[in-house]
Amino acid sequence: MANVLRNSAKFGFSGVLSQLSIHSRHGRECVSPCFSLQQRNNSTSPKIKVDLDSSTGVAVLRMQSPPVNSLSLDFLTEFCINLEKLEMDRSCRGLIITSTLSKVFSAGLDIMEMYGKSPERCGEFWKAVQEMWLKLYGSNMATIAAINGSSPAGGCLMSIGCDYRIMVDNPRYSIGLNETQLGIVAPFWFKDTLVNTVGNRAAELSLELGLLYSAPDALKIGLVDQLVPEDQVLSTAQDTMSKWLAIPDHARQIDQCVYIIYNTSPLPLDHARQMDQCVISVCIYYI
Ligand SMILES: CCCCCCCCCCC/C=C/C(=O)SCCNC(=O)CCNC(=O)[C@H](O)C(C)(C)COP(=O)(O)OP(=O)(O)OC[C@H]1O[C@@H](n2cnc3c(N)ncnc32)[C@H](O)[C@@H]1OP(=O)(O)O
Repeated sequence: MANVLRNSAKFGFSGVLSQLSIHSRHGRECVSPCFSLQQRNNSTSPKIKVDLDSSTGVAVLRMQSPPVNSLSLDFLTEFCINLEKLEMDRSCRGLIITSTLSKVFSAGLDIMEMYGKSPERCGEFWKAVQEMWLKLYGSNMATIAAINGSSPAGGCLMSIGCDYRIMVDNPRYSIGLNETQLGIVAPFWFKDTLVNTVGNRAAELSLELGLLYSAPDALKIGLVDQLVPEDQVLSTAQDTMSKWLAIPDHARQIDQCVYIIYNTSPLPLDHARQMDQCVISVCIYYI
């Protein structure tokens, strides 16, 4: 996938380059004058709510799909559309992702999407999962996950697809790529993203044993960057975001791009898709 990521390298770099030459996100002076006053651009859709504060350039994306914000095809489609809109909005430089549900950030991929569906539907679903990750991990915005509940499997992928993770300091909330415990296997690009977050050995143990970490343990291995009390998760994310946005966007973006290119498996896109297919087929065989 990292020629998924070489591709993302392509869109990343060209994105960065076009930003440098056409419309740097950094500096209020580059923002259209009609956005110079504090302005909220709100959009509400059934599963996701986005509030963009154009005066700070920070959007808060709230996942609001009860009971557990599972990543169904509909959810992922909405998520990607919202991300794309924000990505194209020059007044938006930072994105905070959080949940409106108590106790759950996201339960990961919707299990019902993986059961008894046609091959076409499965293909569409899987493409949407890949798309979500590509859009998030390759985003030009600074991204922070404000993890205010449990975040297993695909929920963890979404979190580690962000630049920074702040989790509520509650030992009952857990996070991790627990796929093997379910008898399925995390695709290699989940692995790459985890390795880039916690390092090789921790990722190896974590993936093979399908470990779910309590919030304090997740901090210990670097799976999250900071723990805060429940009522401070969003304000801390906002404060942290202002530090990220103090860095010129082009410098942060190029740095991130170089990091991703040198730290992900060098496979062509087709090969990556085939590998996903192979993993999925083997999982289906054993389920
Ligand atoms: C395309 C073909 C696929 C082929 C197969 C191979 C695929 C390989 C891919 C590998 C990558 C997979 C990534 C994933 O993300 S798999 C999903 C893994 N998710 C989990 O293991 C989370 C399971 N859920 C929980 O642990 C808990 O629900 C949670 C801690 C999140 C919340 O606990 P809480 O006690 O608050 O809530 P409940 O457990 O009572 O759940 C409430 C209701 O929500 C339903 N639920 C839970 N999780 C999911 C889910 N992932 N998808 C859909 N629905 C979910 C649960 O059943 C309850 O429903 P009911 O109230 O109706 O009983």
